[in-house]
This record gives sequence, C-alpha cells and structure tokens, in this order.
Amino acid sequence: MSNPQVVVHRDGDLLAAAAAARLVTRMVDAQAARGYASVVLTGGRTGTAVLEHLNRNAARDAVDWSKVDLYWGDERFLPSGHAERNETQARAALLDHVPVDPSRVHVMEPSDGKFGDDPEAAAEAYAALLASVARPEDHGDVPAFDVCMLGVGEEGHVASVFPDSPAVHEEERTVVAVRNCPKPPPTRVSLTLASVRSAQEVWLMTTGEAKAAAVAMALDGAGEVRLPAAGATGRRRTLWLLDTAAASAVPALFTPPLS
Ligand SMILES: O=C(O)[C@H](O)[C@@H](O)[C@H](O)[C@H](O)COP(=O)(O)O
Repeated sequence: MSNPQVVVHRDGDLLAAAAAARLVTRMVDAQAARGYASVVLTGGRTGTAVLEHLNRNAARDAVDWSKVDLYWGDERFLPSGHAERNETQARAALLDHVPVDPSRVHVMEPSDGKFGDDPEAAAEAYAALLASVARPEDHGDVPAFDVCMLGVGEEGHVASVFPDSPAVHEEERTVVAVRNCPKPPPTRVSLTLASVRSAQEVWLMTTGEAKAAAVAMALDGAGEVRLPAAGATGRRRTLWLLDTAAASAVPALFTPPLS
C-alpha cells in the first residue's frame, strides 16, 4: 500500500489535460517495459474529460493502441449504447477514435446483454474475466493494472463503492452488483476496493469545492467504510490529481513547502 501523493492543478480543464498527458506517458512506458498497457477507466465528468483530452493530445499515437487492455472500475447497469453508460461516454471521448483491439476492451455487460437484467450475473462474469487475465506475478484474481483511474464523489465514493454500503464491506468477491445506489442510476456493477488495490498505480482525480471535504477526510486518515476513497490505494503509487478548489482543505502535510 503506497502513501498518497497530491498534485494540484489550477482548474479542472488543466487537471484533465495534465492527467491525460500523464496517462500517455504511463502507457508508453508500460508498453516499452513489457509490450502492453492495462488501464482501468472511470465514469464521471472528470474521468471522461481526461479521455477527451487524451484524444486531443499530440502524443496520443505514441501509444500502440492495439496493445492496450482497457477495463472499467464501474458501469451503470443500463442497456447497451445508453448515453449514461460509462462505456458509451468513453467510446465517444476516445475509444472510437483510436485503433484499440476490440477484444481487449473489456466492458461490463449492459442490462440488455447476455445476462439480461441480472447485475449479479454481470458482476460474476466480470470477476471471472479478471481472474482469467490475471498473471501469476499479479498474486491474485485481479490483474495488477498499470493504472486505475477513479473519480471521487462528494461523500467519498469511488467507482460505485459508497460509504457504509454492502460493496465497501465486501471481502470475497472482486466485482459486485450495486443496487439502490445514491448516485443515479441506482443499479451498477463495480470493482471492490480490494480489486482497485491490485493496481500498480491508483489515480484519484476530482475537481470543485464540493469535493474538498471528502478529499481532506480521505487524506486525513478517514477509514474506508466511511470514506471509500481512503481505501483506494495502489501497490506502488496513490496519486490524488486535484484542482485548487478540490484541494482547498488538503492537510498541510500534503501541500508543497513554500519555496
Ligand atoms: O459511474 C460513475 O458515476 C463514476 O464511476 C463515479 O464513481 C464518478 O467517478 C464519481 O461519482 C465522480 O464523478 P464526477 O467526476 O462527475 O464528479
């Protein structure tokens, strides 16, 4: 488990552009080291803005898109192509514009997919997929993703893991169905925090004053049950990418020394 690092950018748009540039470099380095890169995408405004910026990034095609494994941290359990699905938004923002290998874009099943309106079956299938691609060196049933990107909710949720929810208490399964979610739509499929923690690097990316309290609590030692973002840590790196508004209450320990 890695100690959190905090990087603050002037505003949300610059944060998304900088995170996109950071992701290009991370993917290029992973591919140079072992031939492929694996990234967990997130829904939400910030996560989608990062993909939009990545699509416009001058270095976009330094990535060999045919050797990228893409996953989702969570998905809204809606029909395929629904505008509110994270997959739909990621395809519009980036995936439809780069030559990814469709067999390496691992979507969470929609509510009109092979399991019909059964989010538990969709969650089990995604868990089985993760177990099938995990390597011995990953030491478990979830791949050691190069990067797991996450947005953060006002009450501290990440993916679809909400405070004091069944998902945050899950200790066996790696992927769960989430019902009665406080953030619409109510039914989702989500990685658990333990699965997030399989990633080499976890990037928590959020903007705006409304997130400042949750960010501060997570960095100030809140427990993951009450503040799930506090439990989103990477094996090697945990990076909080914030704009100045979301960082406005960050404990002094995390702000750079005055030069
Ligand atoms: O499916 C989702 O809704 C997301 O995965 C969710 O976890 C999101 O990332 C946060 O709610 C932050 O969303 P914003 O970036 O829009 O604030």
